[in-house]
Amino acid sequence: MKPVLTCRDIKVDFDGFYALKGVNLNVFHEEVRFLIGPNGAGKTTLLDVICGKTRATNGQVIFEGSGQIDKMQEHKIASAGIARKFQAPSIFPKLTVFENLELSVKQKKSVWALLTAKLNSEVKAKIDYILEKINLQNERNREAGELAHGQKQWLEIGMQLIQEPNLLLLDEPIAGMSGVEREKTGYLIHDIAKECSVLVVEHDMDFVRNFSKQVTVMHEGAVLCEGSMAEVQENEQVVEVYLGRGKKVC
Ligand SMILES: Nc1ncnc2c1ncn2[C@@H]1O[C@H](COP(=O)(O)OP(=O)(O)OP(=O)(O)O)[C@@H](O)[C@H]1O
Repeated sequence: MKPVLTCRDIKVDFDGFYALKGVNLNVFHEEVRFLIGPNGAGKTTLLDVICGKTRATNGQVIFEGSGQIDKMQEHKIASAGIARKFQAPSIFPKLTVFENLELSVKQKKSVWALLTAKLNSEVKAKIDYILEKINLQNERNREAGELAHGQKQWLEIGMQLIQEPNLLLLDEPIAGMSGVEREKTGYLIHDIAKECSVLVVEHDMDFVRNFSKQVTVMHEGAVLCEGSMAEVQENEQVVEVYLGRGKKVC
């Protein structure tokens, strides 16, 4: 199977400190890949390199359909089909849920196309589709600022999905969520993966255990191991890394 994303020997040097020391990673179609590892392992830095926020000192990022993307500007990488949901909120609280999604629809190049009713109905259908996916169809006319915490997070995910990415990067998507919201988010992520691969950085091991198939463990700027959660939990190095820092992986 051909990967949708390949990271090859990625190194990042922050003024002499190597946050990434040669990371290799493949993410495949229809995959939800979890990226775990203790604080400072380099998980966020890797997402930053993939979306173009941070430049790799060495290595290549290859994205299906676009070739090598690590020299491309951030907005070009986004246009190529890599979406990133940051932890910091990006919704417009005074606009409705519908309006937030409308603003996020990819701007079409042709002004004429923008003016046609056909496009408007297409856009509406697309927003309806996303609203259903993120389970906010009954909140479409509510101001986004009034939504519950979990619903705001789903709206933000929807604002990324509406741009039809091929890869979605999520950084701790369930932070601050209730148990029910966490579970819904887990199912949402798997639903998204039917159309768009998902790479998730997550610290919550219960969540990873419940919703992961393939997990990549990072430590000190490198990939320690990959496998199912059951497999990585058995890995002695992984146990040592987590227990050595007073954290449990199981
Ligand atoms: N801009 C920067 N300049 C210097 N060092 C940095 C910079 N960004 C990150 N680092 C360092 O790089 C290392 C990796 O950080 P990173 O945030 O990628 O880890 P992480 O695995 O995402 O950690 P956490 O789980 O705590 O978010 C850390 O030691 C961090 O202090």
